[in-house]
Amino acid sequence: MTRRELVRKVFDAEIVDEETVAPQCKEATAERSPAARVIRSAVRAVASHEAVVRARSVLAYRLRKAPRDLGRLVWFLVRGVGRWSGKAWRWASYADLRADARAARLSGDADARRTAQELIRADARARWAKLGIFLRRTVITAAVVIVLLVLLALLDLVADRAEMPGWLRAVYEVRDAIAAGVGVVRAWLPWLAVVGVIGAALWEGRDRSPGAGWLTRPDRDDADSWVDERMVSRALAHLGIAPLNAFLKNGGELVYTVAARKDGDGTYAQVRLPLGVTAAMVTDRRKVLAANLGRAALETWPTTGEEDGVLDLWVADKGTLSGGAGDWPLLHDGFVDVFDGVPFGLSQRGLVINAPLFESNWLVGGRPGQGKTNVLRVLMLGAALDPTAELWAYVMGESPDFEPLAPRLSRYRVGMDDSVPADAVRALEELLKEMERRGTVLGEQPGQPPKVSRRLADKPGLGLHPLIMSIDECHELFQHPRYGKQAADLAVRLIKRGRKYGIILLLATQSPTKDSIPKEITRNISCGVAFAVADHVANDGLLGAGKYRAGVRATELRMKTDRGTCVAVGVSDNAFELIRTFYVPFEDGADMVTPVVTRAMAHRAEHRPALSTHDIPREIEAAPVDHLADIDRVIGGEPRVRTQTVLARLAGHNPTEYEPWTARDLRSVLDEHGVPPRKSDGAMVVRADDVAEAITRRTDRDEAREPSGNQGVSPVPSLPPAPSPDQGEQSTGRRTGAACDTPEHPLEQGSADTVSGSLPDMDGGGGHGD
Ligand SMILES: Nc1ncnc2c1ncn2[C@@H]1O[C@H](COP(=O)(O)OP(=O)(O)OP(=O)(O)O)[C@@H](O)[C@H]1O
Repeated sequence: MTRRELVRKVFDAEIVDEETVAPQCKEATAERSPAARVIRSAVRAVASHEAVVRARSVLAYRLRKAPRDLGRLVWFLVRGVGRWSGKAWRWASYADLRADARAARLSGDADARRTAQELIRADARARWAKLGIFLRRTVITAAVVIVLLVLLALLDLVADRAEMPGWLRAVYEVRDAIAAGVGVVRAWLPWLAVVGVIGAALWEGRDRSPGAGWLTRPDRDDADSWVDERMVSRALAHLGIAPLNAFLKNGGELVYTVAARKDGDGTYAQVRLPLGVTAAMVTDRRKVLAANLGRAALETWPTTGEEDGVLDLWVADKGTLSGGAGDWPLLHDGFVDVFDGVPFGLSQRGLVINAPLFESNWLVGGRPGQGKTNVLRVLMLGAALDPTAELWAYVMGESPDFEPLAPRLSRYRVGMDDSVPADAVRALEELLKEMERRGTVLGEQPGQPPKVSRRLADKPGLGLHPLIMSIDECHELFQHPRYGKQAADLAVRLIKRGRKYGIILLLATQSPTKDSIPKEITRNISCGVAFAVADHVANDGLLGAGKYRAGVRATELRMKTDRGTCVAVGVSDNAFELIRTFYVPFEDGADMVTPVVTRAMAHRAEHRPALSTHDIPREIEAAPVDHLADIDRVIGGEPRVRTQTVLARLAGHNPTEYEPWTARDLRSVLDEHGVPPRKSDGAMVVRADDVAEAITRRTDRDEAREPSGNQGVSPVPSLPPAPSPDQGEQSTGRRTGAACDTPEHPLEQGSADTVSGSLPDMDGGGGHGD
């Protein structure tokens, strides 16, 4: 063992006695006397007053700029005198008219030339005539004034002022005051004249580009990084846009329909562009504009305004966009009304964006790992805090992202096998039927309201509560060889018509191309969210056609660096928002989602008494498995398929339901529907025609049973209560155990004892809780 040597610390100090300390203490006490304290706090209060702070920073700013301002003033003076000289010369030499005459001569237009020469002569005559009139009026006015003054002087000599009438005395007083004023001013007159001339020359020579620098109010520390109209004009003048350059070169001034003003964490201005220039020309040169303004491209957002000739420009304060959005406002407390929206991020202006959910469908996209799933989860998590919302989640891949939400999800499927898209399609079908039912219910309400409202959503037994279905990695569904087309058709119909009925689709994808997401979806979606995307195709696929051209570009977002930041349209009244999304972690052992879900569940349970007075709207039950339809689906149009193959395909399609099936089970279902046993090449087969006929027979039979005039779909309570495939045990395509184990979860029920007309039981004691 090594021996360590102890080294003692040495302190450098001095020994003090009472005599040394006493005077210091006294000073300190004097300083801390009440009067001193009052004065000091008053000074501090004044110094911290907003107006004083602003005045101080303005003063500091002006002092910093003083040398440059002085140089500018001298230049204005010289330029003013130059402009006067030019004007005087043009006036004296009829330069404008002569130029017209010269142009007419060059173009061989004799008439125009004669007219211009006559105008010069007429103008010359008019000038002399005007001069004569002016001189005559001056002489007459001077003569009248002199006569009046002489008369007043004479009268003053002969009469006593005290005996004069009041009005005459007032006239004398005015005369004396004017005389005294002239006496005083006469001494200053030369100086005043000089100052006046200099002021006028400065004014004449001023910079005519809008937004004079000294009118800006530098009340921020980063005064040098400000953007004002002058900077914007200068930046625009150096974009290399020929018509704009010509306009500015000829002395044109840009019109600022909205002067540069602070807007959130940046500056906003709106410019009406001159003839021949469109906002798209500017947005195409965004990078140069950003460089001209001393900003990163991501911080510079030129977009087309209400018209093509109007440029909306928002420029971020330097570096403000690099900070995150901070904590989700509902992380620790608070609840949501889906009709008011869910907070999901901070806009470029630093405002919380409340994502509209009601009457909206969402398409979220971007490159991998940029924050799409997080957005979907935050939206679902927010909706979970509305006790009336019913939530369904489908994840087309193996991912635990929605796992903590499971207790609050009424339907939850996750996985990569075919059963997940199959269930998603079934869910979409059911939503479509539900949409029709809701349409019928709305039509029966007094006044036939056009859409679901909060009041209607809360109304007893109507079943018009918000119903939100999210599909993560939805391209996997829409590109699925078997279910893709059907899923796309159903989703399009829902997106087009479901909004009014409180049915909301949230879609997220890595791959927003025209092959992966049906065009009709991208066209009809109301809220588009784009994280970093590779090109303008993906950009416009998510945000809408023409957005890239208009300058709304998620292509500017950088992978990784701008993770969590997205460009969104339709989420506010603005043309677009650059949003730093809130992040609710669920990774690497950190789980802040579960506490929110627990709170949501407790809130739902807590509100049961209050809600029960309104009769909580019933959630949709999962439809029963339709064996015949499933057999038809797995046959997939082939003329005949071997029985063993049908069984294997059924097991792949819905393992929960069909994995235990044997050939006998299949035979009994086929027998039940009158499908005869067939043999082909020595093997038992199922013929597509036989199954199709059986389905037709069944449909005819069902229709014959229904009373005539039956409109639409049966209301929810009469839906068959048998369990759906996603209600049982899970194999490959799984619904998490959490969802199944939760007593409140409706999926756990779903047996025939789920009585139609009974209320959802929030305690999980039976009925339709969630
Ligand atoms: N708003 C955010 N703020 C900070 N970090 C975030 C934010 N959103 C996402 N992230 C980070 O990015 C990672 C990926 O997020 P997420 O899984 O939501 O991305 P994704 O786009 O859905 O990815 P994939 O395409 O692979 O599914 C998260 O694990 C998290 O670390």
